[in-house]
Amino acid sequence: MLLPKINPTTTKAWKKLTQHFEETRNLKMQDLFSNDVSRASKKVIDWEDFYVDYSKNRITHETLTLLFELAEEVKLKEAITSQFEGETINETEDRKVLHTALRDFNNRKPEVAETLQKMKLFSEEIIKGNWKGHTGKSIDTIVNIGIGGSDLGPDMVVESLRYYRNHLNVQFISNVDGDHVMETLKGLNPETTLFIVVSKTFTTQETLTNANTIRSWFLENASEEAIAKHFVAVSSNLEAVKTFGIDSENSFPMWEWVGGRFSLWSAVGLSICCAIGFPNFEKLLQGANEMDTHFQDTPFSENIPVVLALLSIWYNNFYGTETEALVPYSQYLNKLVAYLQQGVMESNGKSIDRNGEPINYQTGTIVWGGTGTNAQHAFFQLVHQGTKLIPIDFICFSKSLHGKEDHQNKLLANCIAQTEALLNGTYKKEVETPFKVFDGNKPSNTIVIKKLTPNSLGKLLAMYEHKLFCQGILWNIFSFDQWGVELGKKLAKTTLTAIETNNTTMINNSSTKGLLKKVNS
Ligand SMILES: O=P(O)(O)OC[C@H]1O[C@H](O)[C@H](O)[C@@H](O)[C@@H]1O
Repeated sequence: MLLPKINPTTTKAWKKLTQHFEETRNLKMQDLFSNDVSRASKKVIDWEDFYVDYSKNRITHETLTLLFELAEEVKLKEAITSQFEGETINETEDRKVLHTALRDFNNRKPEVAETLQKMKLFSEEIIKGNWKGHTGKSIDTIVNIGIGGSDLGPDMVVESLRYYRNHLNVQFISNVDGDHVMETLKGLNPETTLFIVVSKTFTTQETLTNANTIRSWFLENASEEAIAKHFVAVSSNLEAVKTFGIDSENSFPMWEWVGGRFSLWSAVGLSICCAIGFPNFEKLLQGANEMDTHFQDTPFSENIPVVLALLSIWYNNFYGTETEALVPYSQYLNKLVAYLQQGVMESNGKSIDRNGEPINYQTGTIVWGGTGTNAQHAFFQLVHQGTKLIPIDFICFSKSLHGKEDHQNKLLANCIAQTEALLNGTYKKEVETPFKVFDGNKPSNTIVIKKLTPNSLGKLLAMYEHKLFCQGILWNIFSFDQWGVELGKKLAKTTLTAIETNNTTMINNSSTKGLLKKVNS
């Protein structure tokens, strides 16, 4: 079945939610907690090594009931089945959406199994030092050249799982900023460096420009034949890879049914395999697969991604909040926000519904944030005392990796204290000056994970993938295309010609003309 095409605002549940919102908008969470001592235990999902406390939200039992009704009415369950069964749910690109198949150990597609095996062998050769560069030296540095989904996922995972890394130095070049490229190359020895050019389409301007620059830099001291020992590629466009000069031995496929922002589980994760070893990469896939099973098989009331998605809809569409923050209390996760910004905002930043009609309600949330406790010393003032309502996901780990318990206790204390401070504020307390009043009543979810491992990271990432999927279904939008990035790419071509030829006659806009004259002067 293709996806249902139901405008959520026409459902019975939406109408009931609208009325329910009017009736409950002035409730204070502080009172909800004091009136019900067992509130927390009713709003917790305790699953494997995840403990998700969503009790600190502006919801009652009825709110949840109505949100679940909404999910039923828009046929969320059927939509989940359509995705996992490989229906062509990315209708505007006529593609299936099967990143979950990349981590399905029970029904592994032959092409996935074959590619994983190739990744395993390749990464083992590199890690063991058996893969030699053109002067006979082992590889000690990997550089991933890619952008967007071909960069953010691997970069984030390599950073998040730094504790599990081996001796290899792994770098990422994404921006077409030549200064960054040259700064990165500055410290590298071409004899011991391997470049992985990652691009699903293999047409992306930034990636091809960077790859060409780096190839020329490499060829300053090496011959064409040496390329085979220092350049590999990951792409679904293997013809273009060949034209670039990388032969099929050195290329790893990916497929149309894997969206760029969901591709770290594919050969796009080759730099991850090199950095943490294939067995750890498999554990990452395994964790994601466990979350996939949880998502498919668990009733909505206990289903982590579904509950998180519905809460987000409640704030976005009824309270009118525009953003949500993510605050992981682990410095390892400092690239998580940037990664999820692509996932969430590229997927759900849409204003045309699945019937092709303009939308008259809010869709995609703005995702932002940073790691705690740093964030507390940066933007928390606004969250506590500003005029905007910002729901937050707090993410923390019960155990540290290096066993520095004194630090971990402080980290956890800060995380948990913030959730309570946001909830309670100075409600019903004497405060000497209005400047020190905290209203409280600020919503948050707290996700406590036992320990940061490849498995738990896999679960966490899959959790957010499924959350954004549910939101897209509820908003009646197509989450798996990204037409919104095309116009800028097209205009950049004309603008580049104007800069290169120092000729602005083909530019109509007076501001753009002025800017071009300035940069060319
Ligand atoms: O992997 P590539 O084909 O080079 O694409 C890289 C990126 O390009 C565009 O920005 C798309 O919007 C992203 O979704 C994609 O991840």
